[in-house]
Order: sequence, then C-alpha cells, then structure tokens
Amino acid sequence: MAMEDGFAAEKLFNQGFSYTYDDVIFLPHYIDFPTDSVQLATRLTRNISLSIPCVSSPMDTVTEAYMASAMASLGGIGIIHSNSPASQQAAMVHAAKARRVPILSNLVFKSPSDRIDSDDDFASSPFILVTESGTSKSKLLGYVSYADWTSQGNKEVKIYDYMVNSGASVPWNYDLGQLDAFLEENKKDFVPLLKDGEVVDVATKSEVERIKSYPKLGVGSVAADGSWLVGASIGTREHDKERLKLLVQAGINVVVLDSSQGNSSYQIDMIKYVKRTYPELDVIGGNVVTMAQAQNLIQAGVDGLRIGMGSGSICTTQEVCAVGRGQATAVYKVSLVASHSGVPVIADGGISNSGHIVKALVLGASTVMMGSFLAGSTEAPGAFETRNGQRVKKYRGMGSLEAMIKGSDARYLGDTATLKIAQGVVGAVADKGSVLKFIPYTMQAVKQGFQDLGASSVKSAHDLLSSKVLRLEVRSGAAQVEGGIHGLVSYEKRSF
Ligand SMILES: NC(=O)C1=CN([C@@H]2O[C@H](COP(=O)(O)OP(=O)(O)OC[C@H]3O[C@@H](n4cnc5c(N)ncnc54)[C@H](O)[C@@H]3O)[C@@H](O)[C@H]2O)C=CC1
Ligand SMILES: O=c1[nH]c(=O)c2[nH+]cn([C@@H]3O[C@H](COP(=O)(O)O)[C@@H](O)[C@H]3O)c2[nH]1
Ligand SMILES: [K+]
Repeated sequence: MAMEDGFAAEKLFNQGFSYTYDDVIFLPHYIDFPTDSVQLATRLTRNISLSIPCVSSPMDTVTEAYMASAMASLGGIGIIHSNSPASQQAAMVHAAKARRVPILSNLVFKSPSDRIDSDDDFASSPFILVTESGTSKSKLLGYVSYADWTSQGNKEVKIYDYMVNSGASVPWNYDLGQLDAFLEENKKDFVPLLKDGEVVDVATKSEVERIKSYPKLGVGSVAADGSWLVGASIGTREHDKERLKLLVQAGINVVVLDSSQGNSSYQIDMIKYVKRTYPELDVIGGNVVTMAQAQNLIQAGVDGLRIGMGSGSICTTQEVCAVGRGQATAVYKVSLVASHSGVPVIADGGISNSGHIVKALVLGASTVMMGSFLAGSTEAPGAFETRNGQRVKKYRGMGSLEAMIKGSDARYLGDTATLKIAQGVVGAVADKGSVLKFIPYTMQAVKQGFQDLGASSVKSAHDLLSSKVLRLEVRSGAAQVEGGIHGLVSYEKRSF
C-alpha cells in the first residue's frame, strides 16, 4: 500500500465522523509569495463582494448600528438582529448606513424652549444638540456643552438663552481624514454630521484620535449609493414580511433568514416570497449542515447559505435536541454542493481564533460569521461591567430564555408550542478592545496561514482543497495538546 502523506478532504470527511475545527490540521504546502500578497477578498452572496471574509452575527449582544458600520468600514458586513420591534431594527439599519466612520456617539437632542434639569441629561454625551423640534429630524440650531451648562447660574432659563449657536456641520459621508482635518483647521472639539438636514452623528476630537490610532481603514464595504453595506435578519413567519418591508425601505443590502434548522417549508416559502417581492435583494438561507438541506434551499433560490447547527459558543442545541454536526464536517460538505451552484457559504459559529477562520475558509466557506469573537468589543451593544476584577460584556444566545422573553418578541410568544425550551445560554465575554484594531490583526494572521498553505486567495484555497493538493489529518487528543501551549509553569499570551 502506498504511504499517504496526509489525506484529501474528500477522504477525511467521508468516514462517518463529525469533525470540528480543532480536530483537523492542514499540512503545510509550498510558499512562493509574501504574506501581504494574500488576497482575502471574497463573496458573501451571489451578488455581494467583501474585501475581508468577516460577518457579525445577527444577535442582540453582537450586531446593532455601531457594529454594522464598523464591520462595513473594515470591508466585512454586519447583520442587524431582529430581536426588537421592526421599526427599531429598521432605525438601526438607517443609523448604520448614515455614518461613514464608526464613531461611538450618543446623540441627545432638545428644543430651544426646553430646560436642562440635571447632570443626568449629560450622562451619555458631553453636549446636547439643540434642534427646532428637539429631535434629530429638524434643523440644527446650536448646542449646549456640559461646561456651558455648569457655568450657567440660573438653571431655570430655557436653553434658547444660553445655547451656543451652531457654527458648523459637515456632510455625513466625510471620512476620517476629512473629519480630522476639519476639527484641526477649525480648532473644534466636535462637529455634527448632517444627512438630508438631519443630524446623524457627531464626531468628537477624542473619537477621531481613537480611530486614528488603529490600523488604517481601507475603502470598506460600500453600496452603490455610497452608504455602507448592511444586512438584517428576519424570521419566517407571516409578520416577518411586514418587518422586511421596513428593512427594505431602510436600505438593507441583504437579508438573512434566521433559523437553527433552515430546511423547512416555512423557510422555502419565505425565500420564494423574498425573491418574488424584492428581486434585487440577496437572501441568505439557513442554517444548514447537510448537503440535502443545502440542496433544498439552493433550489428555492437562496443567494447565500449559512452553515452551523449547535457549534456556537452559547449553543445548547446538540445537547437539547441531539441534532447538529461538527462544524468542520458541516462546512466541507455544504460547501461542496453549494460551490456547484455558485452559492457562497458562511461558516457560522465556533470561531474563537484566527486558525478557525483559516480552517473554515479553506474547507470551502467564503466568509465566517462570528458571535463570541466580536461580543467583547467596543462596538458590540451593551456596556462593559467588572466581574471578578475582569472587564466583560454580556453575550447571550438568541435561543436563551432571556433573549426569548425580551420585550414582547412575537417570534416566540406567537409560537404554537406553549412550553418554551431554551437552546442557548446567557454569559459574558472578556473586553477585547475595538474591532477596528483586532480584526485587521486577525486578518494578518489568516494571511499567514494561507501563505503556509500556498494559497494566495480564498479561491485558490478552495481550488487546492478540491484538487486534493492540500492535505489534512485528524489530530489525536495528544496532538491537540501538543498543538496548544504546554509544559510551561506560566506564560503571557499576547498576539499583537
Ligand atoms: N445555529 C444554531 O445552531 C442555532 C441558532 N439559534 C438561533 O436562535 C434563534 C432562533 O432560532 P430557531 O428557534 O431555530 O427559530 P425559528 O423561527 O426557525 O423557529 C422557531 C419555531 O417556530 C417554527 N416556525 C418558524 N416559522 C414558522 C411559520 N411560518 N409558521 C409556524 N411555525 C413556524 C419553527 O418550526 C420552530 O418550531 C435564531 O437567532 C437562531 O440563529 C438557535 C438554536 C441553534
Ligand atoms: O444553539 C444556539 N442557541 C442559541 O441561543 C443561539 N444564538 C445564536 N446561535 C448561533 O451561534 C452563532 C454564534 O456562535 P459563536 O458565539 O460561536 O460565534 C450564531 O451566529 C448563531 O448561529 C445560537 N445557537
Ligand atoms: K455548542
């Protein structure tokens, strides 16, 4: 028998085992190009291209407006969650698309005839914007800074009497360099950004400085109208059609049908409805983990597929329902059928390091969707808290009891099943800083992995795998231990 030097994926994944990323390891190939020439540009769907393969998950502790604009500014995309009333979800889409630089700002508006009663009005922002009607939608008249208010002796007077008349504003689509130059030249600490007469954001000097300290942003993921590419998730019930209408009006570029088991008559009906009603809108179906499930959704007309059942860090589906698949096997098998139809796939869940991203992409995915990897970032919804001396942010499964009973979420309350069973948990993840910093570093690590494999692009990785040039093996338990850090009394792990 000839001695095999590793196995082709076809053979490895056809032996009755459910493998996940950590089970498998690629054997190195041949390097004839530098790391920086590796191209990670890819496709999210049939019609949407991204410059990095990163997608943020439609979860209420992961993707709202800031995350979506930050992911787009990096060249990826964010999918805004649907665990809120449809109008709120549409407002988040609108907000994500109406900013060019992912500035963290909290806008507080008042009208000239209002009064400012207490310090509390400045709790979320160091200044209050004054507009004709006291909302973002009317003419900007001026502002009151915290310093102006504290030095104002008579707190009973109306804002009109002491506000600073609005000096200047800039268009919403100013980029970081333009904002920086404007603040510098005009010696200002902040400037409002306007779109169609509405204040959509405020750029402060400190935010501009913060973002300048990160790796330089490229062009980002821009739609035809110059706004960021933004996606949103919906369910498969009748009322989700109304939700979709609002989302389309808000300008979404792609919709994700969010389900743990996508191979259902409900989803197939919804795919057909979306394609019939909004032929211009790309639809991502899922989740799927088998070739048969994928085939059904491809036949129904999906433009992209989302893979993963029970692989997520907060998922208890495999434990509760005994259904799912190891993520490496799922990604490989589904990608195989999807590639025949030209449908890109998203490897969703179970990503906890750059190596997992390399594995997902090489095994056939075109992008990865991440929850826990992003949930501890500055851009994720929610505030940091301190637990046992560590800064953390809350992260929870969308099938956790807490997420299910949030507000009056009709998805679950309208379900015919009366007894609710959780398929996810509520937890917390460590502070990771800004995605604007750690995603570029993570992408550099992914490029190094690609270089070791002799793959200069996502497409070339897929070709090397399908032509059986690329070889892999299953790691034994001891090999997995060896592949990790071991045998040290102590160590400090800093990746960048
Ligand atoms: N990727 C994964 O492994 C998992 C993800 N999740 C996440 O949790 C959330 C909820 O997922 P699911 O519970 O699968 O949501 P789902 O909306 O697909 O299903 C909820 C229940 O509603 C039923 N249903 C759906 N559409 C219907 C219709 N039109 N008429 C009647 N019944 C209908 C389904 O059969 C199911 O019993 C999602 O955000 C999902 O991504 C949950 C579990 C596992
Ligand atoms: O079984 C589950 N119960 C849940 O409550 C739940 N919420 C999210 N998801 C899925 O997990 C993905 C994120 O996984 P990671 O944190 O590993 O990135 C997400 O992108 C989802 O596919 C869930 N799965
Ligand atoms: K899990």
